[in-house]
Amino acid sequence: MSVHHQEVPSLLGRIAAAMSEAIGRVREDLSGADPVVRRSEHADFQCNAALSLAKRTGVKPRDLAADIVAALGAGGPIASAVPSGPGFLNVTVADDAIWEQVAARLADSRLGVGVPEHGRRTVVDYSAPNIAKEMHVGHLRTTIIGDSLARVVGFLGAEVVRQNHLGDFGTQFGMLIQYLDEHPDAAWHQDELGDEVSAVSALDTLYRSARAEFDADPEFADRARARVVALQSGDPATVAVWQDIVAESERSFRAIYDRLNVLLTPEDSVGESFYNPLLGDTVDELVDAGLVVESDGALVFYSDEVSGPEGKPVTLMVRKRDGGYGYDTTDLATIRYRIRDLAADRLVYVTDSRQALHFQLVFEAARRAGWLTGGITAEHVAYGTILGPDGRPFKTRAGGTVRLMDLLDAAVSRARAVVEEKNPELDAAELDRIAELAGIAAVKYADLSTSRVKDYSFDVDRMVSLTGNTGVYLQYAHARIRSILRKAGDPDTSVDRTVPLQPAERALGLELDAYGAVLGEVATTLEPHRLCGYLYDLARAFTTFYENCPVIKADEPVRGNRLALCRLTARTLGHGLDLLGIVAPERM
Ligand SMILES: NC(=[NH2+])NCCC[C@H](N)C(=O)O
Repeated sequence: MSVHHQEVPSLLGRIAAAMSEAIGRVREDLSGADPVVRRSEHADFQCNAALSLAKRTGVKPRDLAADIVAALGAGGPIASAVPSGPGFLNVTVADDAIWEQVAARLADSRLGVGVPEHGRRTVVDYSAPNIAKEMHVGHLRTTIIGDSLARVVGFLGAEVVRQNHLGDFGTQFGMLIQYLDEHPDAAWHQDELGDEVSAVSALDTLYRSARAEFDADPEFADRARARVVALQSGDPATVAVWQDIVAESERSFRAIYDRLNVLLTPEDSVGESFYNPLLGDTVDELVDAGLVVESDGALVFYSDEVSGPEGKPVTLMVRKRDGGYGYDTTDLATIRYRIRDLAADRLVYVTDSRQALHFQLVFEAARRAGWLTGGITAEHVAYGTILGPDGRPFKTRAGGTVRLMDLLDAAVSRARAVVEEKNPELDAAELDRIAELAGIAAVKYADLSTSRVKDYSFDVDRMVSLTGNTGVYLQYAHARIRSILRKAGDPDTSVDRTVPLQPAERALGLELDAYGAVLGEVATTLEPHRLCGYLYDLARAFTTFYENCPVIKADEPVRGNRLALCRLTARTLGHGLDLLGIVAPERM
C-alpha cells in the first residue's frame, strides 16, 4: 500500500471534527476539547460535549448544546443536530453523505481504510511450539491469535516481522539424542512413520522414554549429560542429529500451519538456539549495568516493580549455578536483539497468561538495561486456557494432551454434516473443500471471538453452528450476499446520492462506515474479538436490511444503490474474515 493512498474519512470522524469546530466557535478556550461523539440508539450519532464541558463554562448543558448547534457550519455530513434530555445532541447524518461514503469505500481497494500503523516496525512473537514435543491446545491459541494480529497491524501499514520462537534448545535434547543413539531402531522420521503418526509425536514419545531411563539408570544419566556437553560444544555428529530432530519437528508443525492457513513461513522460525551466541554479551551488559546480583553461585535479576505473594521478591535467572543459561536469559538476549538488530518499534509476545510475570520481568530488565527506551513498546498478549466440555483444562479421556490434528479433524467432520444438510446438492469434492474451510473457520473464530484473556470451552457443536456469533455463520452470510450479487448479474452500478435512505439501509451504511475504526482498535488493544463482534453486527445489519429492502426486484436507481450496499458488505465481510485468517468461500 502506498502512503499516498486516500483514506475515506469516517462519518464519525467528520462529525466529531464539525462539532469540535463549532465548540471552538462558541468559546475559544474550549477549542480542542473532545467532542464526545458516539453511535447512538436514539439517532445516528450522539454528541455529549455539552454535558462534559458545561462544568468548565458555568453554562447550563442544554444552553451550551443549543449554542453549539447554532455555531455548526453549513454543509458537511450533518443533516440535523437536536438538543435532547439534559444536554445531549442527537445527530442525524445527511442521506447523501451516507451514500457518498458507500461509493467512496467501494471505489477503493482498501475499502477506504487508512494506514495508522504506517512504518511501525512490529515484531510479533507467536506460535513458538517446542521441538520434539507435540503442539498442544495452548499453541493453537497463540498461533491463531498471533496470526490475526500480524494480519491486522500489517494491513494498517505496520512493518510486521513474524518470529516463531521455537523451543529448540536445552539439556533435554542431549538426553533425547543419547537415547536415539542407543536405540537406532526407533522410528521417528516422517517417511518411516507413514500418515498415522507425526514425527513430532514419535519424538515426544521417545523423549518420555529417555526421561524415564534418565531417572532410572544413573549410567545413562551420565552419558546423557556428556551428550549435552557435546551438543553445546558443537560436536558435529551430535549437532547433526539435533538439526535432524528440529527439521522433522518443524515439518510436523508445518502440516498444522498449512491446515490453519497461517502466515508463518520457515524463514520466520528463529528459535531459542539462535540466541546462544548472544547470551554471553547479554549477561555481561546486565552485569556492567549493575542489574544482577550473585545468589548461591547464580546470577539473578531482582524486580524493583513487582513482588510475589507476601512481598517475596521475584527474579529472572540470568545465569545458573552451573554456568548454564535457560529460558529467561534467552528472552533477555531476544528482546535486546529485536530492538537493536531488528530495529523494532513495537514488540508483541503472544503466550498464555501464565507467562505474564515472566514477560513483565523481561520488559523491566530491558528498560533498566536501557534497551527498551524512547517510544519503543513491549506488550504481552496474554490468553486464557482452552477448557474441555467438563470445564476443566482440555485433556483426552486418558488424561493426555489432545492432538491438534484430531481436534481439527473433529471440527471439519462436524462442519461437513452441517454444510451437507444445508446444501444436499454439493458433489463430494466440493463438499470436502467447503467442509475443510468451514471446520477450520469454526475453530479459529471460536478462539478469536472470545475476549482472549478468558478461558473458553472447546465445544465443536456450538462452533459449527449456523446461527449465532460463529465463523460458519459469517461465511454463510458472505456467501449469501455473493449469491444475491450473482443473481443480479453483479452489475457495477454507480451510486445515486439523491435516493432517500430507508432506516435499515441507513443502519447498514453506518455500520460499514465503522470498519476502519474497529481495525484501529484491534491494532491498539491487540484484541481480535473486537473485529469478530463487528463482523457479526455487520452480518446482522445486513440481514435486517435484506428482510426489509428488496434488492433484485427494486426499481432503479434504488436497485443499484442497494446492490452497492450488498457489494460493500460482502467485501467488508470477506476482508474482515481474511484478517482473522479465515477464508470466505464464494458459495456455501
Ligand atoms: N519469546 C518467547 N518466550 N516466546 C514464547 C515461547 C513459548 C514457549 N516455547 C512455550 O511453548 O511455552
